[in-house]
Amino acid sequence: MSLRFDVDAVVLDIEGTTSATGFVVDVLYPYARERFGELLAARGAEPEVARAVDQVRAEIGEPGADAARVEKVLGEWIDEDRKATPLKTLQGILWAEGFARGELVSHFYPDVIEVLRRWHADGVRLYVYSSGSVAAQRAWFAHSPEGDLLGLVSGLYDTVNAGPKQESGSYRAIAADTGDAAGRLLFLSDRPGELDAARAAGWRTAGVRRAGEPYADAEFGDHVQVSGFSEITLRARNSS
Ligand SMILES: CSCCC(=O)C(=O)COP(=O)(O)O
Ligand SMILES: [Mg+2]
Repeated sequence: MSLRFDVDAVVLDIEGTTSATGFVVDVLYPYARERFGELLAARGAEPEVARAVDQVRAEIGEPGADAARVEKVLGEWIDEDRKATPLKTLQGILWAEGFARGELVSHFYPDVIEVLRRWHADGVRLYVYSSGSVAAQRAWFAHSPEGDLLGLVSGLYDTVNAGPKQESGSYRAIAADTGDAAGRLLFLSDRPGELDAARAAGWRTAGVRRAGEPYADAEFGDHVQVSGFSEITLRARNSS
């Protein structure tokens, strides 16, 4: 299957789309889980940590939850792969530090980096929209197996600066920020619910169904579908 889109920018989901869910679950999640206790105990007064802990307490309806209880809840959310904003904030703090120390290197499917470089060279702007925090996304692209890819990326969006991924308002907010007309933006994701929300905001969409990913057998309705990025050709307005 080969698909061509006339768009000015592409917005990328990470987990299941550019990168393997298995890597996130098997490498990143344990890395954070093992460090939550120390983060909460030693750095609980840091504003970003304190705010996230308060958000966990609010979400579970336990304003007095102590650090041990919060750590337990974070572990349960990891087990569910729940995309809760405070979990993602706290994971992002730990991962960014792990990437900076050289303890983590991100994962991209073999087709992805080459295609991202081609789209960028062809004048298509690249953005990221992930449940992973902006701090985590920045570290992820800065510490890839092929080095720092941040130069390819024009902007990063998460559930804090854009909103929930299954709500169309988030995609409207991103379009307002990039300055693109909705119909000139393409969203690539592994989750049909996210594609539905992007389409409701007027975006172009393509479902990425990679073998072995949790949503590979999901119902994608009439979203066009690919099994990898090499099946997609993008043409920006200013392409030669
Ligand atoms: C570098 S982000 C790490 C992955 C992650 O925590 C996540 O939640 C990704 O979800 P996505 O929205 O990209 O499917
Ligand atoms: Mg995803």
